[in-house]
Amino acid sequence: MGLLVNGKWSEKWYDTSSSDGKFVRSTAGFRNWITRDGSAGATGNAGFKAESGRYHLYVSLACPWAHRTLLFRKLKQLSDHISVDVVHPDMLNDGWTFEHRGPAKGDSLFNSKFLRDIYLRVDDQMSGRVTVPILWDKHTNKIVSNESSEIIRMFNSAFNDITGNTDDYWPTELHDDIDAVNARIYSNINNGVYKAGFATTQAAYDDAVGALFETMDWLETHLAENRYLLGDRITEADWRLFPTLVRFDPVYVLHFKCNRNRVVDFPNIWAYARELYQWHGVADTINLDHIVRHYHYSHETINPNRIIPINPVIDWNEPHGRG
Ligand SMILES: N[C@@H](CCC(=O)N[C@@H](CS)C(=O)NCC(=O)O)C(=O)O
Repeated sequence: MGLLVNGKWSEKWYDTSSSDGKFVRSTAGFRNWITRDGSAGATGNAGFKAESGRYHLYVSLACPWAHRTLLFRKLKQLSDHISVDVVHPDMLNDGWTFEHRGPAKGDSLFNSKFLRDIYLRVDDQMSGRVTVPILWDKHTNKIVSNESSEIIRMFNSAFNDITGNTDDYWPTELHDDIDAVNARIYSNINNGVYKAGFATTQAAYDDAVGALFETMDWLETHLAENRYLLGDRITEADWRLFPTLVRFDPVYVLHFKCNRNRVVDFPNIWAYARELYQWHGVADTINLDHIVRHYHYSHETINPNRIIPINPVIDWNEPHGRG
């Protein structure tokens, strides 16, 4: 674990000393947008036109944020148009690496050793965290974006003319409602599990785990009446929640001490999660070996002996009975 400081790698764990033991996620630095015609998007520079074969994703199969981008690549039939490389699940002193393990087969573009080498290609004096996902432009050799919430919005529509897939997970009339539910779920669930797991004071943990299960209780009630977060239409908000639900019982319950209940203990959340899992192509985006290995092996402060627990037995293919 570490970060780049003026182009040099510095080994450091997250610093919670200046935030009362609370984990604070830093903001992503590359915020350009791929658009249909190459015009500028909501932030960043113009020049990233949607084209088949031009873009590449660097992901970790363990990472819930990177998982969103793989989900949208599948849902929007982009697999033949956007290539992918997977990093090794162990994130140790050198951060993410291109060592091999199962679907992690190295960096197919540059044969780099470390993920930081990709960032250093665009800025050899870069300072900041070396995170996945990265959306890379093979034409200009630039990073388009390293912010998953924006990458999925590009994937939702920018390539529609190329794929012919016009499914819309970010419909205009639901923008405000989706943003509102995303904000709650991001803070209390997606990032909430990290806030609980990386807390270094009892108070910070109590706050995070309290908000997490309060929101899980709300979700359980909400999903009794609604098939999806926004009613009967599946949207981006559902696909942003799903990666956290996948990791909840195998990792967050034990490793991040999110153990008041498991997902399988909430009948509505569990059936909803299975419905999403059983969606065409979604199971292919999940690799439990990388997920379970990454967290338990990488986070030395939480699990110093790096013992990998057995997996709970979970039948994701059990019929979901919804709709
Ligand atoms: N804002 C980013 C966050 C990505 C992120 O935090 N990724 C984690 C993996 S789950 C990472 O690469 N962490 C390495 C680090 O913080 O040094 C996004 O959503 O795309």
